[in-house]
Amino acid sequence: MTKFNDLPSDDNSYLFDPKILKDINWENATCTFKNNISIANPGDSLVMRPLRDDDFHQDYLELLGQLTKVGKIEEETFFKRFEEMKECCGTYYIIVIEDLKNNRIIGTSSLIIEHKFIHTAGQRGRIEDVVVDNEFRGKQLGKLLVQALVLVAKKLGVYKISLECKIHNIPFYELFGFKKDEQSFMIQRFEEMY
Ligand SMILES: CC(=O)SCCNC(=O)CCNC(=O)[C@H](O)C(C)(C)COP(=O)(O)OP(=O)(O)OC[C@H]1O[C@@H](n2cnc3c(N)ncnc32)[C@H](O)[C@@H]1OP(=O)(O)O
Repeated sequence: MTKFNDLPSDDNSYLFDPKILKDINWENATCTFKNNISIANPGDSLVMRPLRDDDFHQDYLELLGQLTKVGKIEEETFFKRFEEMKECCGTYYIIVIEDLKNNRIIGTSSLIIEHKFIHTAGQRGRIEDVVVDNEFRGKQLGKLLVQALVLVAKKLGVYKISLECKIHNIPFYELFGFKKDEQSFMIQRFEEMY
């Protein structure tokens, strides 16, 4: 059982160095946490960490299935995508909360960093794929997952961070300082391809 503070920095199976999570400055957090919940202590037998290359076996994709269509993905495909993300060093920050009692991923959130020429070769962040398992909702875990990545993005020096969400989730994201923008968001779906 690996506790948050013991997550090894030299373990190559993580998508990114766990030290990035340990170094977050929580003084910059915009939301408050009840019941002494923290990144080092998300709850009994729960640990927050970067996605790992064997999380295919910890029901990571099943959890994403509570957010949207995932499709049929074999282990080989999962591993290949994981490796591709890892090679794009400094771009993908996917974090999970694992329930160590059942070896199941019960929460996840992703930060993607876009590397630009504009804004003095700046970077912008996007928060994606936030989901907490049905049975664990309302326990401050969604807040922990999003707050952690907002603070990682800030530390990385992004000039802005954005996300898309359903209207009923707007009050949730406002907790972290997100505001509804005046700009129109445009989309074209190609889902019939899948
Ligand atoms: C960018 C994207 O990925 S958008 C997709 C977001 N994901 C989903 O819609 C998937 C289904 N929903 C979920 O997985 C969860 O309900 C989440 C991720 C939205 C929230 O996670 P939870 O762990 O349940 O929330 P958590 O307990 O941390 O915090 C909830 C807090 O936000 C507030 N809140 C406001 N709006 C909402 C909302 N729509 N849903 C949940 N909480 C909300 C609650 O009142 C609570 O405040 P409090 O702590 O002061 O009491």
